[in-house]
Amino acid sequence: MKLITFYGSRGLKVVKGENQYVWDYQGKRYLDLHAGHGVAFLGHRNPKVVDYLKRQLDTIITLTTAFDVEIREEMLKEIDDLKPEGMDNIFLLNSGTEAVELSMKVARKVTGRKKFVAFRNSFHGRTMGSLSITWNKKYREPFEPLISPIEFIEFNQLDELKKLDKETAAVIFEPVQGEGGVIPAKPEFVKALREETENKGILLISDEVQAGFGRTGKVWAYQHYGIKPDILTAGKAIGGGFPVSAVFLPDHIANTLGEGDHGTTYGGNPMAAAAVTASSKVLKEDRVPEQARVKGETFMKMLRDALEDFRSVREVRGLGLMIGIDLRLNPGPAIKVLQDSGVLSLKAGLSAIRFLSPYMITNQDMELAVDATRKGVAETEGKRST
Ligand SMILES: Cc1ncc(COP(=O)(O)O)c(C=O)c1O
Repeated sequence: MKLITFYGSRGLKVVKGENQYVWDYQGKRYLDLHAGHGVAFLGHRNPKVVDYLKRQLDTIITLTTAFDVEIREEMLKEIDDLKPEGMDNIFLLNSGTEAVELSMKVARKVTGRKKFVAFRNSFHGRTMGSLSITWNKKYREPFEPLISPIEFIEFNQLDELKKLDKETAAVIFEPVQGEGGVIPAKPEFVKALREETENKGILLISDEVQAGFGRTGKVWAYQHYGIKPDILTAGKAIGGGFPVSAVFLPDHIANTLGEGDHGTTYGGNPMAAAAVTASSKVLKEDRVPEQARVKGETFMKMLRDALEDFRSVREVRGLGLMIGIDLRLNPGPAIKVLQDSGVLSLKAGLSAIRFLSPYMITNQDMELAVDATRKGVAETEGKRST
């Protein structure tokens, strides 16, 4: 039997993960800044997440949301302190793309409009709806026709916002574009986007599947911008490694939805609720967003200082612990050198190395990553590291 993965093999057999590290079968340790596409932001096997999951295994594993169960009540209490402002309703799903799909359905139902606007370099998932609003043609074209109408506009360009019209149900944006190259939104752009959408009765969806849950230095990435979106999608980090995603909605939107508008067999299952409960506790108890902010600043400065003399390095950018090193070269070979040097990372866009570090990264880890990056970039440039 062969496993279909759709991802190129990294040639590494991993036998164990703990906190910010994984080990291969020969016992070699790797600093994991790939973190399962950013899922392991709270570390691999965070003890609180493991404890909650183990206890839940001994209680009940599966139960749809038509029935009540204590762990879901505990989850609602825990996440209440973390909810996006004004969003008192949460719907749980199993993956980021499912959360995006639901946000699109909600936008159509609430506004009665059909059109979606997304941005150049956006990534929102790979099922038919989320794929329709994902920028990269390579992902989209083999599967067309997708849903319509969709319009892509330039990210971070104020002029583009004139294109928003009253046919549009929602604009979906990533406060920090992840997959597309680790590109943070500019504050003046987000403010204008919020104003323009509000004026035209368009919903604003903040897709925080990658940026959300503390990674950028705030619980939610939109909070850097002094605005409030209408809908927020979350995933990856919120389950501490367990597959779970969420859509947050304010009352005035949630109240327009009724029985049968959506559904999911697994969404909100007791294990997922246990994972979100534990992850929320960790986020608060360890002041994770604050750690991500401080460590992200340190890490980014170290990278900028260490890489300033490389002509192939265009920019080191990011927010908190969501960091991209944009190169004038294909980053693939550098990512391989990093891996051989004991640091796992991933690509973003066509030209960036992306670090999605677990929040417990130490200064020593950062030094290791910086040295490995210098080596990777130097070898990719075809010269020796100095
Ligand atoms: C911003 C954003 N939205 C949606 C998704 C899709 O999430 P998933 O792969 O869990 O379906 C991703 C995944 O990388 C993402 O980064």
